[in-house]
Amino acid sequence: MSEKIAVLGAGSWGSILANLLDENGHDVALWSYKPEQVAELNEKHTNSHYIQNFTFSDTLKAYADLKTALTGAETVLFVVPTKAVRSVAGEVKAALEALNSRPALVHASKGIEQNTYKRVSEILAEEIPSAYRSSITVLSGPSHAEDVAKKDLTLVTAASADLNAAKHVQDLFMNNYFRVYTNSDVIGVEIAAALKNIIALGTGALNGLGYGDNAKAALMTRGLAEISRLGASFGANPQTFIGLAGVGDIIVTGTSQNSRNYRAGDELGRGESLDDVINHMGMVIEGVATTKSAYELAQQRGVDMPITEAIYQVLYEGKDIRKAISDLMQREGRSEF
Ligand SMILES: NC(=O)C1=CN([C@@H]2O[C@H](COP(=O)(O)OP(=O)(O)OC[C@H]3O[C@@H](n4cnc5c(N)ncnc54)[C@H](OP(=O)(O)O)[C@@H]3O)[C@@H](O)[C@H]2O)C=CC1
Ligand SMILES: O=C(CO)COP(=O)(O)O
Repeated sequence: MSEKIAVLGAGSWGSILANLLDENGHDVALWSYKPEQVAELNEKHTNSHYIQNFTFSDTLKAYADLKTALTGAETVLFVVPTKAVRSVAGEVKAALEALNSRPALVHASKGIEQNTYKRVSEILAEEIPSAYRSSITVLSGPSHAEDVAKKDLTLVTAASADLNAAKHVQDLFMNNYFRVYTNSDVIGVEIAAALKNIIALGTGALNGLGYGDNAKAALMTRGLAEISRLGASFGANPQTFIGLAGVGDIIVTGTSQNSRNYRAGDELGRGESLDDVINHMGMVIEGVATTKSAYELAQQRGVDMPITEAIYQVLYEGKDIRKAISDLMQREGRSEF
């Protein structure tokens, strides 16, 4: 079944997901707030700053006007950085009110809002009341845009409190290289998705410092353990953390040069300053803001998250990375579980 879908955010992930949906036969409107990027997408079928050496489908249409992109949309997919979700959602609500439409919402962003500690689905629910939308679903899992662009095999999960909505998202996205599971644990999927970026900063830093595979495997495993503890404090399903959104995404983000978070960590490990790394990445490094949110959440909730705390101290308090690693290694010995 083909439908009209608006994709909001034309960075690497938004533009590649829009292209996938177009190739799946849907009528896709890709919205960017930058008119020059819209012109490049429509005229050259490229998005060169965000995804290199890729030609987009010539039936994919980009728009700089949000209301035009939303007109007739049955599904609206948000793929802007977490820090932009609230403001974009506010504009979407106003447009949907004017259009008198009530689409299903999906998001693929991975973060926790600074200061409010809200997950992305919570921000959407707050900003777009149920009069202007039906369900909310999160699409998440190990999925670098660069691999999806090559039609490499990719498996993700669609989580919603409404199983029919999750199944609908599964139907929209599934094809012979992109396989979608359903999940009812929105809390677990969103927490796992956001916090794996902290761990990728850490494994990247280990790489930059010259540490090997044992160290990275240890950080990913113990990192997932503390993410699961925070998830449990919110009532997440423990199984989610051994699924695609949990261990799956930790593996892909924590080991790949395609990951902006891993690359940022790598550069920090090689001695670059955080400001320089952010300035030259030119794309969102979600883990930097999420480290602060997760650290503060752990403090508030009394959840032991030593790795997150160490990365917070490095990013926000100027602690030397080698000292942070040494302090973690010298914590009192304990039982694994
Ligand atoms: N890249 C990937 O492989 C994956 C990314 N994700 C997640 O998807 C989300 C988006 O990531 P990604 O596409 O990679 O990020 P990018 O940095 O590549 O793109 C984000 C896009 O959103 C734009 N943007 C920023 N602020 C606003 C705003 N206020 N209003 C409208 N547009 C805005 C950016 O513009 P500008 O550059 O000018 O700021 C850019 O075009 C993140 O949460 C990320 O974690 C999830 C899975 C895979
Ligand atoms: O979430 C991702 C892959 O699943 C993308 O990670 P980065 O944002 O680190 O590139």
